[in-house]
Amino acid sequence: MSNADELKRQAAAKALELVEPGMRLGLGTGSTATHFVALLGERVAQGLQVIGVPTSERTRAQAESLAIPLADLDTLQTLDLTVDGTDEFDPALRLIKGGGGALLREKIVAAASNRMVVITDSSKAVQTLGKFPLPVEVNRFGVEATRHLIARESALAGSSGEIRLRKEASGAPFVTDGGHYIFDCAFGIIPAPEDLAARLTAIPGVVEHGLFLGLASAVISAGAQGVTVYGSLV
Ligand SMILES: O=C(CO)[C@H](O)[C@H](O)COP(=O)(O)O
Repeated sequence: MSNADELKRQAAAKALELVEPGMRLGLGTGSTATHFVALLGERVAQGLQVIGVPTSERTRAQAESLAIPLADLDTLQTLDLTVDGTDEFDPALRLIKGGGGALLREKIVAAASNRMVVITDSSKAVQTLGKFPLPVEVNRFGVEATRHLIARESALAGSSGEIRLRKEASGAPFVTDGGHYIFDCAFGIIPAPEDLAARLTAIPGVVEHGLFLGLASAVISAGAQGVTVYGSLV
């Protein structure tokens, strides 16, 4: 296991301590969340009873392979805890997510949860969001008009930069689990995340954006100095 992977696993192990029998859990997406699901699978194999809601088809496949009982939000409606990774977090626990393309379901699941705990290695900590290109999920209809509006509204919020359509290695556009495209917005710095979020949400072609504001109650960050918890785990 690489050093970065080892740190991700340490953060995942710390989050696993929050899991109690009977909990309804949101299961995140990405290489860090994969560690959490793997560790949860070990506990389930030992008899822990929980029910999970996956945030992507990828996570669903992993959870099913580990025999973790799954449900959907139509059945459960609210969850006790969601554990997910992040692409960036700032000192106010604001996040950029969506590097793995699952931001829409991740945000729906996080919003349905009493607590969202983020697990990460310390390389994702930033003072100001925006170094990681902001993913914006868009409807395929009118995609170039939507790109134009994203550029205009982002500039009004003080953010500008290249807005790239995410592509597969084959060159075909990346398509999300929900059947949408993603624009990766290389803003470099996002001086007003709340303003930008409101402006993006108001664009009809924008399905959801990767700014997770006021959703994370804690960030568990593993680094060379050990595991640091920002926010509250209770
Ligand atoms: O938002 C995400 C997927 O949409 C992931 O949580 C984010 O990209 C972090 O991934 P990783 O743990 O692989 O670094």
